[in-house]
Amino acid sequence: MRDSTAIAIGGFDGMHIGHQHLFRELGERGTIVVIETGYANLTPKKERENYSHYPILYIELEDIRHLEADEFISFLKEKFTKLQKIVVGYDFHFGKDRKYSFDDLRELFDGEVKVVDEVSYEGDSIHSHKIRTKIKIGDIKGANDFLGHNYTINGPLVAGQGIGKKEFVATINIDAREYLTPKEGVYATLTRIDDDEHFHPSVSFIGHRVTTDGSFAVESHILDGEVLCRDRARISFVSHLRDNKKFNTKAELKKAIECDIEEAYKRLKLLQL
Ligand SMILES: Cc1cc2nc3c(=O)[nH]c(=O)nc-3n(C[C@H](O)[C@H](O)[C@H](O)COP(=O)(O)O)c2cc1C
Ligand SMILES: Nc1ncnc2c1ncn2[C@@H]1O[C@H](COP(=O)(O)OP(=O)(O)OP(=O)(O)O)[C@@H](O)[C@H]1O
Repeated sequence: MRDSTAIAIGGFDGMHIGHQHLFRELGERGTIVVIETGYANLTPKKERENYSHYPILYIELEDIRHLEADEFISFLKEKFTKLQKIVVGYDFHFGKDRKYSFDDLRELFDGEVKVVDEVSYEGDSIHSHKIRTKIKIGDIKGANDFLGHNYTINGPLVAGQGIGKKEFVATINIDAREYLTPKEGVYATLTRIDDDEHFHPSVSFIGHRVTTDGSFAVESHILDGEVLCRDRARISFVSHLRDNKKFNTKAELKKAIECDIEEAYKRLKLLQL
């Protein structure tokens, strides 16, 4: 990483299509420099490493936010002694009061500064904050179109209420509190168990179990057979099926879950065509 000749700089929470355009400019010996703001919740921390083969250096915003432009460049050159190229996007700002832009980098850096033009999807500029808004309103398709991959959360296995298997269907419950919670409801998903390579077709519920104990849960029911999850699971959201609902009886909830299973099958099957 220290031998890198090119770096791309930014917050890189989404690791979305716009960010991928920056990475394409890095060449063979590149590094991604992530400025950690503390509020990344689409692709928190080291999860970013799943979306690029480049090494990543994490820098705390607190350590650089006070720097003047020349100090920022010195800071980068100290970390990367062979630095020849800096890649940023059209709206990148840095330093004290975010008052510096790529113009200052171009003026002060003695190498190449590559500025990537605005990347849009169907005329709409792609940004992490817009992806967060889409996820919060359940627009998973819109979020995935901007991301260029399925919105995916991941976390350790936790105990459920213990009634799923007996009264409804078996589910894997995870704690994914580092991630932004999609709109409460039911989704067609793909679930990866432990370190398996394979993603299982699944239907997932995320929200407060208003029909039973009212507690918050993230749970996934695997559609292609019984599985054993030991440690953790990764849930990729494909499509929103319906909102969370309070049912009058457990029998009604069970019926709704059966419909959800059928609908999830259909949506996931469509994907394979
Ligand atoms: C596909 C699916 C849809 C669900 N929909 C709802 C719902 O609309 N309202 C609700 O209160 N709980 C819903 N649940 C959550 C159930 O209440 C939960 O699975 C049940 O309480 C068993 O939980 P346990 O696995 O922790 O024992 C849903 C669960 C699944 C798997
Ligand atoms: N749509 C885009 N087109 C081109 N460059 C982009 C785009 N979005 C972000 N970038 C660039 O990627 C780097 C990382 O930016 P940043 O982390 O602020 O992404 P963002 O998606 O705009 O996030 P937020 O919505 O939280 O501001 C910056 O250099 C930025 O200029």
